[in-house]
Amino acid sequence: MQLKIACIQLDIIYGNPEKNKQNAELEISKVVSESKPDVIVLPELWTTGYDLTRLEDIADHQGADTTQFIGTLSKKFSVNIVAGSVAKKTEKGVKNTMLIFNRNGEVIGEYSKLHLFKLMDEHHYLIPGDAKGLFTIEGVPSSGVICYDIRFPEWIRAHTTEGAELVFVVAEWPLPRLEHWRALLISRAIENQCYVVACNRAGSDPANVFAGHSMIIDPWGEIIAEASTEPEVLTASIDLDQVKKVRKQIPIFQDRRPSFYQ
Ligand SMILES: NC(=O)CCC(=O)C(=O)O
Repeated sequence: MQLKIACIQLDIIYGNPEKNKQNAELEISKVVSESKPDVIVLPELWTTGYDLTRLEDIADHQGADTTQFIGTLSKKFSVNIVAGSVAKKTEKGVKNTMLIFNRNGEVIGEYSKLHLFKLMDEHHYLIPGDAKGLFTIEGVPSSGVICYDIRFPEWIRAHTTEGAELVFVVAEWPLPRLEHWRALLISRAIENQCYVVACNRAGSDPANVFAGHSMIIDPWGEIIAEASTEPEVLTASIDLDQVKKVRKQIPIFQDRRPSFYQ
């Protein structure tokens, strides 16, 4: 089974959800008409950026605005959208939350970032999620994780041992750690024998320059496509049969000895 993926590596405008939504809509409609992807992916916190001190004003109450906005676009263009993440205001606090939509505009998955990144002050303004990000997209068992989460191999493994064959990573990963980004993503793909589709942002904010370099990596660890540091749309077709082939050739999921790992 083949899926055509498009990662929209946006330059996010700091603290301006309306402008970011306009830009996202423009890019989504362009990539749909030019490439007809099956799945579109957006970056982390794509509506607000890391304008954390203003979340009280700009976070999305219960994710309602994003659900309405992306739900309408995914239905209009009949495309699945892994809608990066947004600052979702809940009764307990604001979460960094990924929402996933199918071609009918329905929410088919939700995941809130489990590991908050202290170096970018997330722990002062956000509360962590408490559940896995498993969902099925076009019949493919998949998962979603957010940026810093990729430094925790056991977290990705917790998803692949439950069947995920396609792991979506959405990020605002800064340029000084570009080589960590690349090495961690390739490692997660090799060790889990899964596709990794990683959508980072481009551009900068008052505190960081971001790395871009969105990547699509196959279950053997080969990079199928990699973006530059500039805003761009990265597209590639992936063949999900490869997951079974690699898992058959080197059967790590059968050979694991989890009783020794604690
Ligand atoms: N937004 C993030 O979680 C950034 C994570 C990061 O930069 C890292 O080095 O880890």
